[in-house]
Amino acid sequence: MSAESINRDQVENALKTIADPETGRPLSQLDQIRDVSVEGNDVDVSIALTSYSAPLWEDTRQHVTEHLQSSLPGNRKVKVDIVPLDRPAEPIGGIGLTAKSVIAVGSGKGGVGKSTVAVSLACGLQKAGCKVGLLDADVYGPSVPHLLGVTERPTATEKKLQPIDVQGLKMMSMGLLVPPGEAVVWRGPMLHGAITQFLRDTNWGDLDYLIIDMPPGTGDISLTLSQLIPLTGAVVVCTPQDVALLDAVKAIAMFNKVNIPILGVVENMSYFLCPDNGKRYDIFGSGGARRKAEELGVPFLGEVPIQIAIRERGDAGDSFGNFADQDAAPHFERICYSLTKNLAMQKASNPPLPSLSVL
Ligand SMILES: Nc1ncnc2c1ncn2[C@@H]1O[C@H](COP(=O)(O)OP(=O)(O)OP(=O)(O)O)[C@@H](O)[C@H]1O
Repeated sequence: MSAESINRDQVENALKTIADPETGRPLSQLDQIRDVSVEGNDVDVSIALTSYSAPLWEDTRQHVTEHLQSSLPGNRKVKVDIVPLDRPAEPIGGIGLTAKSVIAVGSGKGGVGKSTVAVSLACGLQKAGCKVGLLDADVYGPSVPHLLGVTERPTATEKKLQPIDVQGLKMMSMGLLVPPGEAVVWRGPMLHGAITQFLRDTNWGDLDYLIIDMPPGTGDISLTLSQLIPLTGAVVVCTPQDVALLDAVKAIAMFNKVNIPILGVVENMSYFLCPDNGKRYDIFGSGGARRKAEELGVPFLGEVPIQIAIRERGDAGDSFGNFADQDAAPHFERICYSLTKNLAMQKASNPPLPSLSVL
């Protein structure tokens, strides 16, 4: 029996409720529905999406496919293609920085894996197809160059520092300007000046995300940052034991104090799967950060187990390698995905937009 015939208008109508994951606005309003064709039972659609939402492209493709299948009459064969759309970032904060989202990664105390998570977020978003910068603002212990295996000093051109390119990721760190092993004593105004310079005088180019690895605990840099640029928000990294969670709560309170929204909590060193017998050991307890996040009403972005290979790759400067390892990659990918998905949902639910069916 032949299916009831439909036309392009019906397909375009059905697409009106679909939001762009970057802006939260209807794809149809932003001219992001590129091709719609109906031939017999086949419905082919192509949608243009920006690199900002690259981790969500597959999600969007699936969502649009299912949405069309359920809202069009008959049992249609729907094919959705995603094509890239270039929409450059706008300058923010009056300091010449062009980035769509600026995300601080902080922790209540040192040694919980904050830099590992910040670097992994940057690498993961970069690998997914986003344009990413990574600023190591942990001036007391800049470990980002070590985690990315960078030793060269940045060059300067036209009064701008050229960030180091690591597989397309743009990185800048105080650790690149100070000889290794040399201690830097920072006073408040110097710190303020250094961060301002790193943001303003680095040739970041057009970024989807600038990830900032914050120093642990202190409020100084958060305050400086919140005064300089509108931060999208902060990710707080912690380990599962009670005493570490107390520090995480303090970090959340500190970000709240300077009006930086909390985008989520990441639990690092969640458990250890013994490679010899496959047994799981909850070395620092289990699930504490997830429970704390729920209690505080902030999103939980994911957990990362203790893996010897994660430490080894960190020491070898091969943080990108975690994404080629089937044991490590899913954890870091999940965190990148949750973060971008939460950002997309926030955008879509923000008034004055009509509520749309996102993802
Ligand atoms: N999930 C993990 N499994 C194994 N090792 C890890 C894990 N997360 C972090 N590490 C290791 O722990 C050490 C500390 O990590 P990292 O430098 O990221 O912590 P941090 O919180 O940024 O510390 P600091 O604030 O002192 O810079 C590093 O050697 C890192 O490779």
